[in-house]
Amino acid sequence: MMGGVFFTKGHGTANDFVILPDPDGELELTPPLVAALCDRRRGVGGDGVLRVVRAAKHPEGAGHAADAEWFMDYWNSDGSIAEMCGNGVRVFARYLVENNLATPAPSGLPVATRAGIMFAVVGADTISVRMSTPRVYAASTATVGSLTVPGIAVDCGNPHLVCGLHDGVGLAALDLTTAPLVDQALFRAGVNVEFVEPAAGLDGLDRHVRMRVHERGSGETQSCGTGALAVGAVALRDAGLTTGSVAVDVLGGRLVITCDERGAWWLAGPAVLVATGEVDPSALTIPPATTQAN
Ligand SMILES: N[C@@H](CCC[C@H](N)C(=O)O)C(=O)O
Repeated sequence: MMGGVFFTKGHGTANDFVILPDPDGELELTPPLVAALCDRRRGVGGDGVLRVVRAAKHPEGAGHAADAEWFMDYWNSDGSIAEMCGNGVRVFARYLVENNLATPAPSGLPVATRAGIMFAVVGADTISVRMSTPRVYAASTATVGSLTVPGIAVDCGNPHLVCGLHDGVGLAALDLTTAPLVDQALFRAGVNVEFVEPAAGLDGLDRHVRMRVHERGSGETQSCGTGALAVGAVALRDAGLTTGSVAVDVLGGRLVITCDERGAWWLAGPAVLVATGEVDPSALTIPPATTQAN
């Protein structure tokens, strides 16, 4: 195969990614190529792409190069770019450590993103990421079919709308095959929408909820780390707590959000690499370009 692209496939609670090693930023990544790689029938398949590039070698990472060697260049499966991906950082850190590109430090491995530097503490199974502080900022709604659910907008570096279900409507009843309708004026750059229902209490945790998510640029996914952070922030706030831990059950497993005594926010859960390979770009079905390349 001429000019193959090497990849690793990984996931965090079934939020899955095509990881592209590109330390020197030489890969010509375009929205159509990303969409083709993420195609689940004609490509490798994934909710998004994580390009592993040295911060110094990426225009949006260079400003962080003194503090973080690596930049997570995250793309959604439709070829759009997002500021941040919480599960992505966990899988990215797993990739760096397993490929001897970084050494896990007790204080956390710095990973530069478009939303700033996150710190990943790498364990055998669980990877915990110190996230940016979620900002709860506005009331809004999301409409799914004939159901309109009140929600709270939360900025986690990327935009979220957390909607709590009430009145006997459960998560299972929601059809998320199309995007929920939201206030376009409030969410000019689009939004990730989380629907939440309470779950039975768990020992050692302050709150326990279940969530489904419709992600901007990827559709319904099995999990969303920044979405879980937004949900955890709203759950603690609604409980009148300024610190604590929230278990967030997603379709693909369990994430735990913690706000510690120092006011630091953490996202914890498993991160797994499952395959490596080489893809022939000429064999991919490249869709017509709809967005500009980065
Ligand atoms: N699944 C991710 C979020 C990915 C980005 C999101 N779709 C966006 O466009 O903001 C996560 O784990 O946080």
